[in-house]
Amino acid sequence: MLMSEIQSFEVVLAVIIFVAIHSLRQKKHHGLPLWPLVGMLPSLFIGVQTGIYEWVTSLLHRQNGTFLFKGPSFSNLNCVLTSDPRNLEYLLKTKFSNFPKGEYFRNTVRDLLGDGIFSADDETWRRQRKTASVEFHSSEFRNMTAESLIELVHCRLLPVLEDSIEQSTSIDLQDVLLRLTFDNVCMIAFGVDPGCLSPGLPKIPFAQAFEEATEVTVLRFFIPTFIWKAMRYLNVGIERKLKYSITQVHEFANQVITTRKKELSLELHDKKLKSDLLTIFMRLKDEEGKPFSDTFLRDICVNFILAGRDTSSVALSWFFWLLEKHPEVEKQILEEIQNILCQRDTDMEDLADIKGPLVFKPHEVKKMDYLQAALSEALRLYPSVPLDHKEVLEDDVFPDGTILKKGTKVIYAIYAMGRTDTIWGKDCREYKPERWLRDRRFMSESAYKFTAFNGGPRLCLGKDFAYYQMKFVAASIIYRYRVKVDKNHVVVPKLALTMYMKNGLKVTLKRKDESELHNHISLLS
Ligand code: HEM
Repeated sequence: MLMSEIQSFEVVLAVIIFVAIHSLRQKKHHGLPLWPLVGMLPSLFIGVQTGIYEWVTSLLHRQNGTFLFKGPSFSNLNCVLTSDPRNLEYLLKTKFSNFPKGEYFRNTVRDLLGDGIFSADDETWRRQRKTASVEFHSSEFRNMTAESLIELVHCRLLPVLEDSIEQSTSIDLQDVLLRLTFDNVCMIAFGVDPGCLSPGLPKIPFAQAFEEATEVTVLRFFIPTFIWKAMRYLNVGIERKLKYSITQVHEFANQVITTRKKELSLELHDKKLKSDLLTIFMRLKDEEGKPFSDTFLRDICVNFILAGRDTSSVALSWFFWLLEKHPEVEKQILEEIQNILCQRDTDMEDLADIKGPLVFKPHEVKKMDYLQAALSEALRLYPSVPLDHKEVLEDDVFPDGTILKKGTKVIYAIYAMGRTDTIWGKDCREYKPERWLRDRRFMSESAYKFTAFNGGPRLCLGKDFAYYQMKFVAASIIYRYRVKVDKNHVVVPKLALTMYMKNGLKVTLKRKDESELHNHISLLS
């Protein structure tokens, strides 16, 4: 009896050792050990523990830029990962129609995003893109965004920062910036200011519900579909929470839509024209000549808020963190600002500005090439969307020879691309704004090399606005304050679809010596 137990134990042990050796040897062929049932999941767990973005980067470097990840068959994790610019161009532009967002993505996010631009494909996407694109390039939009930014920065951001100085307290700059861009994008989408960035940094139910709804929606991607669908059906666990927060988001949006309809009917007499997205879409008709449904209008606004809510603030947070480590870059930015200010005309308008608070004008913000380079360099190393995805519609082959089966998920690793020496050179991990400048003018890069704003027909619609917003905010802060990251504050990325700093960015601000700045200006003039 004992003998047979020992023999069975030996057989089991031998099988385990054989399977382990076999799985580990798969690393040679597949890049990672491939275990029965769970595939490469154990390696992914280790990757998540040690820092997922760096793990993906080193994996892609070892595999020459493209990698086939095999998860357990019951999971949603099987995918092709790539950071090869040739594949990116093929995926985002050349064969754009064969790489949609796809049904899997849409089904997962539908409860929150409906048929909005962020999740839609084909005609539904094209129609929204076309209309929104006209709006984003109109002068009314530019004026509206410039005015909303002046209001947000000068009446809300700077007082909050001043408050922290008065009270000698440190402040979570990421939180403050997230509040600013949330208010700003709500003004653009809805024409409504939720007031997240106000003294005391209040909790705003709509903003909280929005954040909760997006966080739980993202969790669905990590849970087998049949499980979250069952939870949704039974209204339990995170799905219950999600349902509640989505209801709050939708109620807020519906209320805004109802109010705006009333306002618009009055406006017909007033002849006052609003230029937020909701109003623009309300004035338009669908292909049958009917006004858009309230649900469609709601989806449009919710999607724009999602797209433009925290990408710029997260980019700014990484930028300020990098800036503290590179005082020479801050010095160059200040010099650029001061040079631009020296060119101010001494007409009445500018003279008034000299007496009042200094507000940068749109044409001045446009001239800030070095600042744009410094922001782009931060986005190259810390892209706000570190990984993005597509689905393969029909069997295809990437330019690097990778075979793609219909239905395969493709993940493009934007973070890894910024740290690849074959794309950016041996110094790819260094923060060097100068790589974006030719003759001191900002030069943009190919979207398939610098993919922080996506590329091809789905290039970020808010790119120009985002640069304007980031430059205006950054210049307004840098001109006035020294931003010092608190000692012992740990800065690491959070595992999420957007690259937040996990612990925020705790900083202490110090006012810059005004006389020193003015002396510099008079020396330059
Ligand atoms: C630094 C700031 C920003 C970055 C890095 C960024 C990046 C991106 C990326 C990577 C995408 C593609 C997402 C995908 O398809 O999966 C995207 C799409 C989009 N972005 Fe931005 N974005 C920024 C700011 C903004 C802002 C401020 C707005 C609006 C006010 C905006 C509006 C949009 C829209 C509407 C889309 C969807 C375009 C489409 O699918 O046709 N973005 N953005």
